[in-house]
Formats: sequence, structure tokens, C-alpha cells
Amino acid sequence: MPKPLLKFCGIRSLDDLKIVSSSQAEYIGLIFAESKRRVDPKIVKTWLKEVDITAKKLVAVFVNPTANELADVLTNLPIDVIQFHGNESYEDIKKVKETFAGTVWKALHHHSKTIEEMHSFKNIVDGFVIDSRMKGQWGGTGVSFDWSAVPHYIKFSRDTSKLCFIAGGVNESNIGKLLTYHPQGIDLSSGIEVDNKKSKDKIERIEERVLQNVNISR
Ligand SMILES: O=C(O)c1ccccc1NCC(=O)[C@H](O)[C@H](O)COP(=O)(O)O
Repeated sequence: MPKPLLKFCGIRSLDDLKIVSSSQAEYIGLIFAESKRRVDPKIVKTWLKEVDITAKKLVAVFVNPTANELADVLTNLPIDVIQFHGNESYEDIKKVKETFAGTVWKALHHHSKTIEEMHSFKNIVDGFVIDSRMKGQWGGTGVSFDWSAVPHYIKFSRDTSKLCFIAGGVNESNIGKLLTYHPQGIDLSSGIEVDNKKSKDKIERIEERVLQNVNISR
């Protein structure tokens, strides 16, 4: 089994960025939505002068963004992926794709109709992030969903040639179980934090588990 792609999300300081830049993650996520992890694109721009992340892809996470919010981020930062994490419509995403040449993912919350929602976005997005559904919160909840549904999400994504990340409450204690489903991608935020900061130790322990699993399945 190949190593699942890793996305470390919710970087909120220069120190966080330094930590994830030397990690095994392929993707680094920044939050541009209402959240304790929200960052200002102009400040992130100053961090990028100090930290080389050219080996990684930068993901901008939005929740129902305005055109101005999108423009502010896209003009200041070298964004590779836009992740729509709100209730954006197919048409909203289509409009953004007219001018944004990068990759676009739709985050969907796990519930009984998520596969139907994936169907409705499959012709406009490059990938999905499946996250936990928590009342009043869009993401970064630290809560995991019932992973017995993960094989359905993986199958749908494979059949439609989309990338699929599993998100929501993944941490060093439960990632072993998630790895048994062989997801293409895993997205973590709360599970790699201590006191609201990204933790190098937690990241290293998680990466160890991921790499162990890759070796075991060889
Ligand atoms: O992380 C946030 O604070 C956040 C706020 C609003 C919308 C999305 C947000 N996060 C998006 C992500 O991609 C997170 O990595 C994902 O929800 C998993 O978070 P966690 O459960 O904390 O691992």
C-alpha cells in the first residue's frame, strides 16, 4: 500500500509553519474562515519569506467565501488547492474555477446522504474531504465520525478518479484504525496540536504510525 497523503491543517503561526514544513505532509492547510485558526493572508506571506515550503502544496480552506476574501488570499499567497468547507453550491465552485487554475476540493460532512452529495459535485471538483458533522461548526472539531463508511467514500472517489481525504478527529490513538481502511489521504488538525500549537512530537508519532503501516502492508 502506498503511504496515504497527509494534510496538516490549521497552521496559525510561524512556528507552526516551521514544524509542518519539515514534516512528511504533502499538503499544508490554512484557514481563511471564522475559526480560532483563522489567519491573515498578508501575515502568512511574511512567514513564507522565512520558511521554504516549495516541496509542499498549500491549501486554502474557505467557508462560503466572498469574491473579495478569495481575491485577498489568491493575490497574496501561492495557493495550490482551494478547499470549500461550507455550503458552497456547484455554481459557486464553477465560478471560482473560471479564474483559478489550481486544484479544488469540496469538504462534505459525513451523514446518510454524503455519497449523493459527492455525486452532485463530482463533475466540478478534483477531490473531497470527508469531515465530521457537528452542529454549529464547519471543521476543526477534533471529533471523528463512524469510519465504517470510509470504504464507500474511498470507492466512490476511486471510481470517479477523485482524491479523497478523511478528516475529523484523527489523532495518534485512532490513526491506526483509520489506516486499516487504506484511505488515499488523511487530514489532521486538532490531533497534531498541544495548547493550540502544532506539536512536532505528535506529528512525528503519527508519521511513525503511518510509515509502519506502509511497511506492514508491503
Ligand atoms: O480547522 C478549523 O478551525 C476549521 C474551521 C472552519 C472550517 C474548516 C476548518 N478546518 C478544516 C480542515 O480541513 C480540518 O483539518 C478538518 O476539519 C479536521 O480537523 P480536526 O477534526 O481538528 O482534525
